[in-house]
This record gives sequence, structure tokens and C-alpha cells, in this order.
Amino acid sequence: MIRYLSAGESHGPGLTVVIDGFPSNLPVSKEAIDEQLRRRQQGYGRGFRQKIETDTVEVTSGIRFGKTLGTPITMNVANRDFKNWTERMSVFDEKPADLKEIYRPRPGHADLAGAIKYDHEDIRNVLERASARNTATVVAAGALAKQLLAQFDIQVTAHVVELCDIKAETMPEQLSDLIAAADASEVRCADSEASVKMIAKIDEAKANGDTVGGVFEVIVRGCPIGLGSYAMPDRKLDGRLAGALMSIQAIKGVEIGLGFEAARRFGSNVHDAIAHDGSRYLRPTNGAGGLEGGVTNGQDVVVRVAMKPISTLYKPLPSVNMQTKETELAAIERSDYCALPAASVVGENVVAWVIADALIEKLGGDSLEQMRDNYEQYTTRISRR
Ligand SMILES: Cc1cc2nc3c(=O)[nH]c(=O)nc-3n(C[C@H](O)[C@H](O)[C@H](O)COP(=O)(O)O)c2cc1C
Ligand SMILES: C=C(O[C@@H]1CC(C(=O)O)=C[C@@H](OP(=O)(O)O)[C@H]1O)C(=O)O
Repeated sequence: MIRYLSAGESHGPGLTVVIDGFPSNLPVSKEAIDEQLRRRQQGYGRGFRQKIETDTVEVTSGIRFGKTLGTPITMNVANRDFKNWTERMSVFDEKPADLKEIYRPRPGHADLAGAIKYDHEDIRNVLERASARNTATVVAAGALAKQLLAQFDIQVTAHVVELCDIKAETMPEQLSDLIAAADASEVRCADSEASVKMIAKIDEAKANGDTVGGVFEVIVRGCPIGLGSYAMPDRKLDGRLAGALMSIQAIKGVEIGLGFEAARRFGSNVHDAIAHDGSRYLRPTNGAGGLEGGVTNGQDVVVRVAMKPISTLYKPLPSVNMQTKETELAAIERSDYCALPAASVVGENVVAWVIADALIEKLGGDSLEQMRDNYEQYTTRISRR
């Protein structure tokens, strides 16, 4: 089992993630982690904050001479914006007399429920941690998971397939082309015609003081058969993926394979026939999205994820001043208009984390070498079935 704890406020000094359960002797590239952080900051429609930040990790435990020690790994991401917030976010100093507090909760954000739950007057005490700034730590953890998966030729990618009411129609057939096209696109959509329309849609939202969301797809290539289990509900890999993805800010739906579309079809048009070519099992289709019974079946794992539009509206919805209970417009905080491309990078890294967890569970072993031995034994064994 791998696990992590993260901490940190959006405008505090920085964010920290402590990771436990990785095997020893895994070569780790800081550049590869920083590259995932860089990708998370990209995408058309983001607000001014991303111009202030240049996220990189500082590793303070668990790695020596570029390899994991098998002990807890601590990674820190500094908030460059903190220098503009030192008084407003002070840990121990007195609250400044002229501090502007937030009393008008934004519909769709954690403001109202959070302020009531934790008995906060100033909604800033809620939004600082509810903020998706924390996804930087989630991505740092996922970037480490990606490096473990790469040792076993497992690759995780993501791309945008819908933005508001615009759908990508054509996609490159080769996964490598899909990745290249998505990475080159400002909205991370591999369909270049749809990308242009998506950018115009973000501009339209921005011009109207509005926001947009959409759908991204995550694909996992190279998973061996047998990750996850049908034996207990909490071991099912489909449930674990959905749970982890739904815990990303603003994610409101997850579907695996055909997902909701499967509910509209006859079974004969949903399930994937089973064939054998003399050396291995083949599935001519992949409606199951690589998961049957909560277990990987050797096909690509395909997950689609729905993100709602950003909650902060520059043309705000009606809200209530929590001090006076009078109807007022919701507060406006500096904000993104669309963070779907960034969310797709977060989703990609979250899926990498869940798959790495399932791989470590399947193979056991305290070191990378032991995991490799167990992997070879397992793949030899299943090749005889
Ligand atoms: C990468 C990313 C960036 C986000 N940026 C903003 C933002 O700038 N403004 C905002 O109001 N919400 C933003 N959100 C969404 C809020 O964090 C989220 O809606 C809020 O925490 C409430 O959680 P919920 O939507 O999951 O219910 C962002 C989400 C992600 C994934
Ligand atoms: C800081 C990030 O995203 C933030 C997520 C966010 C929210 O409410 O979720 C609100 C905005 O914060 P700020 O008001 O500081 O601009 C985003 O910029 C980031 O992704 O690095």
C-alpha cells in the first residue's frame, strides 16, 4: 500500500506532501516531477496566479543519490505568491486591523458549507485549503508513481475530449500521436479543429464574466492482467480510480469504458468478446475500459472524467452576506476561467498513483529489484494460462 498526506494553504508559505510505501532503489528524476508540475500550470483559460508561480519540488527526505530509500519521501512546493500575503497569511502575528475578510460565499465553492462546518467568520479560512492549489502536491505524488510505472512499461496519459458543448470529433489512432497532439494543444485536445472552437468558447465565457468545464479522458497502457480485485468492494480498482478522481476539486463525474453509454445499449453491444490467438487472449473491443470485476483485464484502462465550470464568477450569482444575512452578490476572488487542461494533468497523475498502488499491492517487495523478480514470475505464470 502507498499513501500520502498533504498540507498547505494556497497563499501560505508552501505545500508539503509526505509519501509512504514506495519500494527502495527506484531511480527518481526531479526534472520529471517538475515537468508534471509545469504541465499542471499550463492551459488556456487560467488566471493570473500561474504567471506568479513556477512550481518545482524540493525533496527533503526519502531519496539519496537519486534513488528512493524505502522510507517516507517528503516533497515541498513553495508558493511564490506568499511574499504578497505575508501579513494576511501570518501564522502567529496579530490579525491586521485593516484585513479585508470574505463574508459572501461563492456558489459552487466550499465557502458556505466550510464556514458553517468549521465555525469560520472569514471565508478565507475555508478557501485557502479547499483551493485546487493543493493539486500541485497530488501531481508531485503522481509524478513519482509515474516513474515507478515506467519501470514496468506502464504509461498513463490524458487529453481533453469535451469542453462545454464542444466535442472532439477526430482523434489520432496512435497513442503516441494522441499524446503529442494533446501536449501541443493549449487546451490539451488532440482534435485541432475542436481546439480552436474550445479556445473561442473560453474567450466567450471570459468576456461574459462566466466559466466553463468539460470532460477529459485518461488512458493507461501496459497494465498487466490482475491489478485490483473483485474479492472486497474496497479492493475494486474501478471504485478506487473513481474515488481518487472524484476527490479532485470540481470533478463531478467519472465513467469507465463505455460508462453511461453502456446503460443505453443491449448487452451484446457492450461486452467485449473473448478470443485466443494461440499465445494470448485477445479482446476485439474495449467497452469495459480495461476493467472487469474491478480487475485489470490486460486491455487499456480508459476513464473519462467530467469537470464542472469554475465556481468563481466575475459576474457573480446572488449569495448572502453571512454577517448580515442580506442578499448580496457572491465574492469575487482572482480566478481561472477554465482549468480543464490543468485538471486533465491532475487526473493523469492521480490515475498513475492509483495504478502504482495496485501494482505494489500485486507484486509486493520492499525494493524495486524484488518487485521486478515478482513481476517476471507473475508474467511468466500468466503467459501459460
Ligand atoms: C486545476 C484546478 C483549478 C481550479 N481553479 C479554480 C479557480 O481559479 N477558481 C475557482 O473558483 N475554482 C477553481 N477550481 C475549482 C474549485 O477548487 C472547486 O470547485 C472547489 O474547491 C469546490 O469543490 P468541488 O467543486 O469539488 O465541490 C479549480 C479546480 C481545479 C482542478
Ligand atoms: C493556485 C492555483 O489554482 C487556484 C485554484 C483556485 C481554487 O479556488 O481552487 C483559485 C485560484 O487561486 P488564486 O486566487 O490564488 O489565483 C487558482 O489560481 C494552482 O492551481 O496553482
